[in-house]
Formats: sequence, C-alpha cells, structure tokens
Amino acid sequence: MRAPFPLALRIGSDIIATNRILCPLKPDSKRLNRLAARFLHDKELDDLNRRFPDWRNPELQVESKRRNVATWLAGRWAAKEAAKKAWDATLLSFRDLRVETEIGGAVHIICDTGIQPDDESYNRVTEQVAQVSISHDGDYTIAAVIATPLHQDIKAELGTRRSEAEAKVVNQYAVLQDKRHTILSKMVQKFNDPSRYEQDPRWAAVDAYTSTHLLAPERNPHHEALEFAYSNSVAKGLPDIASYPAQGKFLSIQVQITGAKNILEVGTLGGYSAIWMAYGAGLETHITTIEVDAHHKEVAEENIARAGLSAQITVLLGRGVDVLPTLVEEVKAGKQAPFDFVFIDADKQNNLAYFDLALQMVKPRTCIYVDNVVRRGRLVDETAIKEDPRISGTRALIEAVGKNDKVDAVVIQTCSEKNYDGFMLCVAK
Ligand SMILES: C[S@@+](CC[C@H](N)C(=O)[O-])C[C@H]1O[C@@H](n2cnc3c(N)ncnc32)[C@H](O)[C@@H]1O
Repeated sequence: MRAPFPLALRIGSDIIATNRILCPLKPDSKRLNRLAARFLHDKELDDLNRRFPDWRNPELQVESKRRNVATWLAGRWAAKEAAKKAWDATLLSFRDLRVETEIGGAVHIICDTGIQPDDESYNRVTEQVAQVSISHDGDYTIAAVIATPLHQDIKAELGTRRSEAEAKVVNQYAVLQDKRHTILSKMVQKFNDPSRYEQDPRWAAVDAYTSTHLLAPERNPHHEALEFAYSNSVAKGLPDIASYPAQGKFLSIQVQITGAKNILEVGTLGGYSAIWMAYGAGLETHITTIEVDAHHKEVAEENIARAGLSAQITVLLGRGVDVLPTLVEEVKAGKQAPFDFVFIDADKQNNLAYFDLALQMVKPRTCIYVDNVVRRGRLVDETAIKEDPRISGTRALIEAVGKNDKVDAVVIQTCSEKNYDGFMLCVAK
C-alpha cells in the first residue's frame, strides 16, 4: 500500500530566460507596454512605475537599465507561471495573481479576485496568499511557489468569471458574424443572384464554435489589431474579401511551421492576411506585399502601422505583373533575398503569371499558397470555364503546375463562414 503525501500542500516552479522579455523590449516599446498590460496586475504596474519611472520609454534607457526592467518582469512572469501550476492553471489568468513584497522584504504571491472589502461579498474569502521564491542567475530567472489548495470561495468566483468570459467571447463572435452577414446580404442584393452565395449554416456554425476556443480574443494578443484591420477596411469602403480569421491563423501557422523569414504576397487589400502572417513569423521576418489599388494600399498601411508592423511589412503599389518582374531582377542581382513563403491572392486571371514569376525567386522547399481556386465549384462549371476569366486563369495555373517538375502541389477544398472554396498548396522542389 502506498502512503499518500501527508500535507495539503502544492508546489509549482518555472524558469524563464530574461532574453524572452528583453527581446520585445528592444525594438518596440509599444510591444513591452502591451506585454506588461497583458500579464501584470494593476498594483504590480504601480510597483513597476515606482521602481523604473521611465520603463515605458526603453529608447531612452541604457542597455543595463533595460535589462533590470526585463529581469524584474521575468521574476513576475516566472512567479505567476509557478503559482498557476501550484493552484489551478485552468482557472487562473496572469492578472488574477500579484507578487507583493512586504516592507521587511518577504515576498508573497496573492491570488486576487479583485473583490473589494466594501463589496457585499466581503464575508467571503476574496484573496489567498502563497509563498514564493524568485531567484535570478545570469540570463535566467527561476521561481518556486508553495501553496495550500485554492479556497472554495475563490474557486467559485473564478469559475463564474470563466463562464462569463466564455459567454462574452461567443457573444462577440456572434456580433462579428452578424456584421459579416449584413455585408453578405448587401452583396447578394447587389448582384441579385442569391444562388451564388448559398451557404450551409453548419459551416459558419463550426467556424463560430472552433474560433471561440482556438481564436479566443483574450488569448490572442493581436486580436484588437486584426479586428481593427478588418473593420477599418470595410469602413473605408474596401470590399469584404479578406481572408477570414481561421484562414488568417492557418497562414500564420504555416509561416511558423516553415520558419519563413522573407514572405511575398500578391494582393494586399487592407493588410489583414499580411498582419496574420507577420504575427506568426516573428520580428526578424519581412513581408513584401503587392497591391494595385492606391486606396487599398493607404488603408493597409494605416492598419499595419496600427498593428505596430510597419518595419516588417512593405506594401508595393502596382500591378502584380509589373512589380513581380522587378523583384525577380532584384533577387537575381542579389539586391533582394529570395522568398521562402508566397501567398497569391489577387486577380485570379493572372494566377499562372504570378506563380511563374514567384517560382523564379524562391528557395527550394518554399511553400506557395494560392487562394480561392475552387469558387463554389465553379472551377469545373462549363459556363464559368468559358465566361469567367478568374476560372480560366485558375485552371491554366492548375494544369501548368500539374506538368511542372519543379513543384509538387495539391488543391484542398474548404467550406467555412466564407462559403465553399479551396486553395492550392505547392512546394518548390
Ligand atoms: C482578395 S483581395 C486580397 C486579400 C488579402 N490577401 C487578405 O486576405 O487580407 C485581392 C486584392 O488584390 C488586389 N489586386 C487586384 N488586381 C491586382 C493586380 N493586378 N495586382 C496587384 N493586386 C491586385 C485587389 O485590389 C485586392 O485588394
């Protein structure tokens, strides 16, 4: 028989490299502000302001000062991770926890529900303390927490909040869906051909459900910038033809898988897909995106600036068939690095031209992704083949790629909130 551990004690520990905090601190102070606002409790923000009055302006600080701020933040981060492990990571968020240093120097970590004593729930337990130890050595910070299990009052409060937050996300998504459906119905009226927009409600419902869990706004630090890019584009009169959120995330994940450092996009619109890719790619990656419409370019640049990505994304104005050959020359002359991820999403009649030009400036094993190749099945519709240059352009691409020994490719059909479509995924050999 095994004797159980006799004490109702739980431990948690965490280690973090200070450089992980220092990195966002260097090039862009806005990122640091966002990071601090995301994980520090308000009282910890006050502590930080007191200790490092100019921390919000790292450009003014010398390297050693920046490192001190990063080390302080790393201590808070590690302590909170350790506390989540000791208590209940599924219930707790970083901002429910705060590290507190007493006047004598003793350090505690507190699970703080934020309920004030003058609140009617004052007779319930609203805060719980655990012991924490934080140590720094060179580039690393380590924290260990020892705690008794979370009090039932706190568990109940956090559980209620979690359900409310989940309901809010579902609600936010429903509002977004409504907005999209209104735009879609306007398009249907405009073209007076509802059959072109038929949509099985299950597709949007599945997107709504999965997005609630996998694209939850509170878990996506870039949610606000992406939502701004989408809404601002529609508000400024751009057509509602950007990638949808799950597709944006798919692109971002592709970029992470391939480790792309130099991305090419044809068809910027309001920069929505470019922003998703840039967030997936990391700070050292660059995206060149081509847009023929000057107003689209202007709105895209506004959205990109708002996302803090102006240094990472360059929008080139012009027709793809004119701009791409100049890029090919630059790559051949060594003035421009070859691309290692390509997203083609512009005028579909030129798909093959874009593909051929892109192929001249990519590294082996580059992923080339071409969007909207199925178009509700019109890819194989006899009338569309004869009358719609977007369909004949896409068929020319698929047939040429099928004969090209330098690439391997597949078309995947998709159904989603944006109806029935598909993409072609190729890899350059
Ligand atoms: C489907 S939208 C791009 C959507 C964007 N990739 C996204 O997911 O957010 C296509 C864009 O290509 C642009 N475009 C159309 N013809 C073009 C051309 N010949 N050269 C470059 N861009 C073009 C359009 O103005 C439009 O902004």
